[in-house]
Amino acid sequence: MLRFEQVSKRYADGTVAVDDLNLDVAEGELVTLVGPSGCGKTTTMRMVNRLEEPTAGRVLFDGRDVAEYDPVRLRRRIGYVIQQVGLFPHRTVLDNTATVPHLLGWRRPKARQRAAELLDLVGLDPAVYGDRYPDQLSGGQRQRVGVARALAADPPVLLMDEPFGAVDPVVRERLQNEFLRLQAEMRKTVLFVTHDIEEAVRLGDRIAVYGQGRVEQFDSPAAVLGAPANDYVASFVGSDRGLKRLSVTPVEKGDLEQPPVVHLADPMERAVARMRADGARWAVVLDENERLHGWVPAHEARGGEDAGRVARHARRMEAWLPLGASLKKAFSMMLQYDAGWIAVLDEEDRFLGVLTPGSLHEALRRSIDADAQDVPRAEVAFDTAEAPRVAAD
Ligand SMILES: Nc1ncnc2c1ncn2[C@@H]1O[C@H](COP(=O)(O)OP(=O)(O)OP(=O)(O)O)[C@@H](O)[C@H]1O
Repeated sequence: MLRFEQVSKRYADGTVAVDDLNLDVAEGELVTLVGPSGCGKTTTMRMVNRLEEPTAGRVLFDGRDVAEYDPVRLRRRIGYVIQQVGLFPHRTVLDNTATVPHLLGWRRPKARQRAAELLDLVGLDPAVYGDRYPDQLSGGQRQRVGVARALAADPPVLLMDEPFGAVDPVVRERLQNEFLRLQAEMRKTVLFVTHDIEEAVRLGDRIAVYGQGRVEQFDSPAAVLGAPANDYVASFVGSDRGLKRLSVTPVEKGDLEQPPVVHLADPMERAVARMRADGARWAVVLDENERLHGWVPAHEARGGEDAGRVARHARRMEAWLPLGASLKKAFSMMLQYDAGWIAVLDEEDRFLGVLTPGSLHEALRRSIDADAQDVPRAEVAFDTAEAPRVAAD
């Protein structure tokens, strides 16, 4: 959808902001450009909507050189969100959002209706916020209006230049999550500039790590964190990249351990026998609908005729994760619930297995090896530790 071919930009004073850039962004892909201040990210972006012209090479939009487009028309097909949102102070939120539909000649009621839908989409109730003026909004709300406005004409491409840079970290994370949710529905082609590697990793399908005017690595977040292309990238992503990687590595079926599974209605005696046979100190307990109920420890009752049913001994375990959740989420849940394991469920809430600190660590290592060997994670052979036993309660 977007392609940079040997693009360079030298400003009049001789500054080379972008140096022989080659980059392609597929339709529906979100690419983050990340790098230190002054490395050429913004210049890269502004060459797409022709706020800057390259001094060499060309930028293609939908297969055509942007230089061939009328700049005004081009910009209507490319949404642009910047940090200093640039809302018109004397226009209401609704009118600000309707700016581009107006420019496109839509009738006023239609433009305002579209604006109201978009405000809703970005989490601002148009009935509450539509008639306010920008200075009556919080920073986070202004950023939302900026995103709504950029989406108003439903452009296929969005350029976002540090759109969440000016808000505090909590609001920022919320805006990021909302944007990810929106993007999952809209599948726009997005170029997203940030100087924050965490943000780049969370949002990007791929990340372009900029050095001075050049892209040092262009790859998936997991690959950038797991196998930095050179020392520059390694130092930019930081020594805690293993930890950062947790947030981009999903839980897969092959990561899960299979403790014994018993049901609430089972006789406890039989359940204890199962656990003994497996050498396990506890079992997962499911209810009559095969839904997760919790767990039962083996030491609780030695079994025997008078032990009754599992239901009498079972304990609730509320925490669970869907398959595909990040390892980071699994880890933080283990800490939050002070739990030695977390159940993982499929889309229909069926129990699939558990993740323990041991299997989580193993999954992380396997995903790093998988990238290094360029094979799926499930195919990575492990040479050191055996699969750890399910942790004790
Ligand atoms: N109009 C201009 N004239 C001359 N030099 C410029 C101009 N605009 C940008 N530059 C220089 O080009 C280089 C790249 O700037 P650019 O704004 O693209 O970087 P950036 O990575 O977006 O930085 P930041 O994260 O600080 O916004 C910088 O050295 C900057 O000073």
